[in-house]
Amino acid sequence: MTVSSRYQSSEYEALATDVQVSLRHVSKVFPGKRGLLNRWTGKARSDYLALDDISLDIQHNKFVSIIGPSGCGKSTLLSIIAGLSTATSGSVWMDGKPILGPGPDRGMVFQNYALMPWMTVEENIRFAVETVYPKMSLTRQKNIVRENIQLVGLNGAEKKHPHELSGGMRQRVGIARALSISPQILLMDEPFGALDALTRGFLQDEIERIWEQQRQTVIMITHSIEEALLLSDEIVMMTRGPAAKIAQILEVPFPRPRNRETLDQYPSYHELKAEMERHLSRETRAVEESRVQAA
Ligand SMILES: Nc1ncnc2c1ncn2[C@@H]1O[C@H](COP(=O)(O)OP(=O)(O)OP(=O)(O)O)[C@@H](O)[C@H]1O
Repeated sequence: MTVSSRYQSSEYEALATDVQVSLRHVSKVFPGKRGLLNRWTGKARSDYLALDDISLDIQHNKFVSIIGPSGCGKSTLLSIIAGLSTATSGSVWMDGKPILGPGPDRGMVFQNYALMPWMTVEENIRFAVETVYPKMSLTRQKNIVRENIQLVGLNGAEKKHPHELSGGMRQRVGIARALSISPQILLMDEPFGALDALTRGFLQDEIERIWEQQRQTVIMITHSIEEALLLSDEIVMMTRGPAAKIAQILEVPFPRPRNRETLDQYPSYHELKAEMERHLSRETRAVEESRVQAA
């Protein structure tokens, strides 16, 4: 297969079938610091246009990765979809309804796990279930917690606290917690970024296995080309900031279930990898050059 730049922004409307999440002309400006005090302390800054006119459609049951140079606005984009941040202009939709804030239809997995340190594994997960489904019977809540602990392979660790767990196990709790509220979409912000290479590989395989079982929509930010190619159906490549845009969306055609050992036997694997490497190194080089010029 040839590497496709499937959608350029103006074509989205025409191709939007079975769309679950839809961004239309989304821009995000972080207001600068003005005022006398900021000028005095040398902290004055002008407004920063992080995202510029982003339109994107994400279809049901797709695994979509977002990749781009450091600081381009990936987390900002994800937090707008999560409803944790608002777009300065444009609109964000889920199943035809505008996203106006966070909701249980979207489960979030953070790089730093964001677990309650004083709660055990099962308490952390149950807390999420109780909060989202306060009227659910205790038995049902416990069953959901048990099922999700089983799903992520944490049996035996139920009574442990986060400080007693490895990074990989903590992230399993983060994933189980996000899945326990039965979200329609899983949003993951560099979920494996803090893990060593081996643990990262194990957890990628786990995510692939879980995704095969559940096939729900996932939007994941990653810095890893290999990770994106292993897990994704589509890879959204962003340009550098300020005013970051979507440069290109790559389709990843490999059959599932996927196996990291055999993935590079597909000729298109190397084409896609090279395309992503070229994009990232071009954008990163431009960021570095502009830093040097500004210094
Ligand atoms: N609350 C904020 N106020 C001002 N600027 C912000 C704020 N949050 C993010 N930014 C800026 O917006 C830009 C995009 O940030 P963001 O964290 O979304 O990028 P990213 O692509 O996720 O970065 P990384 O790859 O390093 O995780 C950065 O220049 C960042 O400094």
